Order: sequence, then structure tokens, then C-alpha cells
Amino acid sequence: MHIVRKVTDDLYWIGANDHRLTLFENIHPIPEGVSYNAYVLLDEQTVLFDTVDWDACRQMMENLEYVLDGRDLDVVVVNHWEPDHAASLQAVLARYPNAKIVSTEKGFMICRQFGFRTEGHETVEVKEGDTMSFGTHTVTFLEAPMVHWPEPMVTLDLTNGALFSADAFGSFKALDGKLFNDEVNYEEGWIDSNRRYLVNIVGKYGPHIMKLLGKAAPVLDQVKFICPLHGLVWRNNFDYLLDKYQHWATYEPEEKGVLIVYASMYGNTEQVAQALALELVEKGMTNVQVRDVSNTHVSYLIADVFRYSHIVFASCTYNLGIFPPMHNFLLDMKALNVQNRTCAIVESGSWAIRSGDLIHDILDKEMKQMTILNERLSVASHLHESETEDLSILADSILDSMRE
Ligand SMILES: Cc1cc2nc3c(=O)[nH]c(=O)nc-3n(C[C@H](O)[C@H](O)[C@H](O)COP(=O)(O)O)c2cc1C
Repeated sequence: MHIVRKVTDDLYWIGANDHRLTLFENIHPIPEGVSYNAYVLLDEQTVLFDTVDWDACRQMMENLEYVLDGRDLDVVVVNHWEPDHAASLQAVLARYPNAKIVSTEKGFMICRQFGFRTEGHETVEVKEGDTMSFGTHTVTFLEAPMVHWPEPMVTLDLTNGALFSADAFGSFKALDGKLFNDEVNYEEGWIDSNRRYLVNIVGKYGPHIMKLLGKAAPVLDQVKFICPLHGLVWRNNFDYLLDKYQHWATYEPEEKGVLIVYASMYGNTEQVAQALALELVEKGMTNVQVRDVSNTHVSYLIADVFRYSHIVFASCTYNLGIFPPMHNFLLDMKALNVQNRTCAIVESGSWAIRSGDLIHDILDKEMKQMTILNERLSVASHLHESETEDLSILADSILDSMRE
């Protein structure tokens, strides 16, 4: 049975949703699933733009056969060779032996590395700025190095304005019947999935995203549809999306707000985190998010970090170190090149309190442009009523730094 959506009169989404996969890339939880998007253009030649993961192959093949309606497949354009998009290429080529494959030199290199078999098929190497016509439609190619992997390109259909953007503008979350951005409440249902996908998967490559956006700027007014390999197809409100990307790619916080991440075994540090949250709210800062590092997957924490301007790290000391999940969170922030945040530290311990200095060192020496507030709160086992003033001082310093 086909499950197909029209993007335009002659362009079809033929991807599939996956609700069975629990961990994307075997690391990021996807409780709301994910979609693998592939697109077919019916011109004088028939053209498939990318394929899908193995898990979605059968559905895509049924969709492809339905849309082609007896026609042969002439061309496969592969924008991105990561296996969740290229793994089904062999199945497509086996079914359509006359199809030629279009990609970049680097793309074909990755293809050979993975052992995707293209023998017997014409391969056409394209480079930035090349154009190709399929009949009435002419496309052009832009290389997008390190927008996740070294080899991706994006393809712009100059005739209908469809930008096949590879993993750029992708998102977690299955489509489940919807396809376009204006068919969902993006602010309520999608932005969190979009942000978590982007910053965890491509977050490290902000400058490369900016480079791609810069390169695409002269043709942006020709773009009518943004067709990524995961998630929604955008057909309006591009300024909103580009603004979000601009923030994520330049490590600019989206909002003034405080993320309090705590690491606590027996609840004492958690209590401080809760008391601090209350203090902030009572003093007027209501945009406060509290997370327990032990039971929040780090991909959600990273998404929060890209969203908020201020981060409070509250951690107990553990074997003279930082509590391990908090340490892991900090290392992930570093790995993703997070920068330009204002940070406050709460440390705790019962005999040799070390977590604060260690957190400070990672933020200060291993990350870029992190402002660390001087007003550290150090808690010996439990915060007592007599120390409420210290909590108030910390809250004030956070609020003061927001006004600067
Ligand atoms: C395995 C383990 C290792 C610990 N290591 C240290 C330590 O090196 N230095 C220290 O001061 N306290 C250490 N502690 C004590 C806790 O950090 C301390 O009791 C803290 O107040 C607990 O905060 P919580 O109630 O938020 O879990 C350790 C506790 C455990 C269980």
C-alpha cells in the first residue's frame, strides 16, 4: 500500500515514518519517532532525490512504484550518503537497472567506503554550480561540507523552487500524515524536536551551517519549498526557520532564561536547585527550567543549553570528582562546541568539596566565551535555613547579569 504526499503537481514525498527505532544513531531517544524523506520528480526523466534507511525501504519502494506508475526510474540524485538515507539505494538500483546516479566526488568516495554497489550504473559526478536538466526542470547543486558529514550537497530545483536540503533543516519526530510546516503547530509540537535534532546532530558544525546559509543567500528568494531528509517540508515562514538556525549555528541563546541542571544522590543538591528556581521566579524571572541530570537524556539537556541564556550547574562531589552524569553533560557541551553562555555553579559534598572547581575549570579552560559568575554556592551536605541569604545572593547575581 502506498503512503505518498504531493509536494507539487509533479513532485512527491515518498518517504516513511519509523516509530520502532528507540535510539536515533543508537544514541538519541526518539519517543515520537522519525521520518526518512525521499522525493520523486516526474519530468521527461523521472528523478529520485535520496533514499531511506533500511527499516523504511519496503515502504519507500511501494511508494516509488506507485508514483512511477509503470515508468522506469531514470536518475537518482544522492545528496547525502549517510546510511539512514543511502542504505536503500541498492534496492532501488536492483529494481531499476537503467537508473543513473548523480552525486559529488566526495559522495561517491563515501559510497565506495560503505560498499554500496553501483556497478552497471552510469555515475555522474557533479560539483558546485553545475546544472542539470531533466526536461522542464533544471537543478543546480551546492556543496554543503560538514553540515553533518564532509560530503553532502544540496540540490535546488530552479524551476519549482524545491531545495533538497539533505540533513539541513531536518528534525526528529514522525510526520504521521502531515508533511508541511503549516499543517502542524510548530511552536507547540515541533520546535523542540527540531532543536534537539539540529543541535545534537549538527551542533558542532555551526560555522559550516552559516557558510551554507551564506552561499545559499543569493538564491534564497527562489526557494519555495525546503525539503529535508527528516521532518517537515517548509513552504512558508522561512524567515522564522532561518532565524532559529542563525541562533543555533552561532551559539546565540534563543531566550533569556535560566536552565538549572542538578546532580544529586540523596536530594540535598536537588533541594538547592529547587530553592534557587523558586527564588528566581519570585524575583521575577519565570523562564526557569530545572532538570535532573541523572534522568534527563543528555540530548534534551543539550537542546536546553542552546535555548537558554543562563545555565546553573549544581553538582555533588563524587570520589573527588564531578558526579559522573554531570561530568558527561559538560563533556558533551564541549564536544558540541557550546559557547557564549552565562554560568553559575552550586557545589556540594560532605568532606572534600571539589565539584565546583572542576566544573569551573571545564567551563573556563575547555569551552569558549563562557562567563562564570563569582557568586558560587558551596553546600556542606545540606543547605540550612541560616544560609538562605547565600541563595538569595546567587539568585541576585544571575538576575543582575541578565540586565547587563
Ligand atoms: C560514592 C560517593 C562518593 C563521594 N565522594 C565525595 C567526595 O569526594 N567529597 C565529598 O566532599 N563528598 C563526597 N560524597 C558525599 C556527597 O557528595 C555529599 O554527601 C553530598 O552532600 C550529597 O549531595 P546529595 O544529597 O545532593 O546527593 C560522596 C558520596 C558518595 C556516595
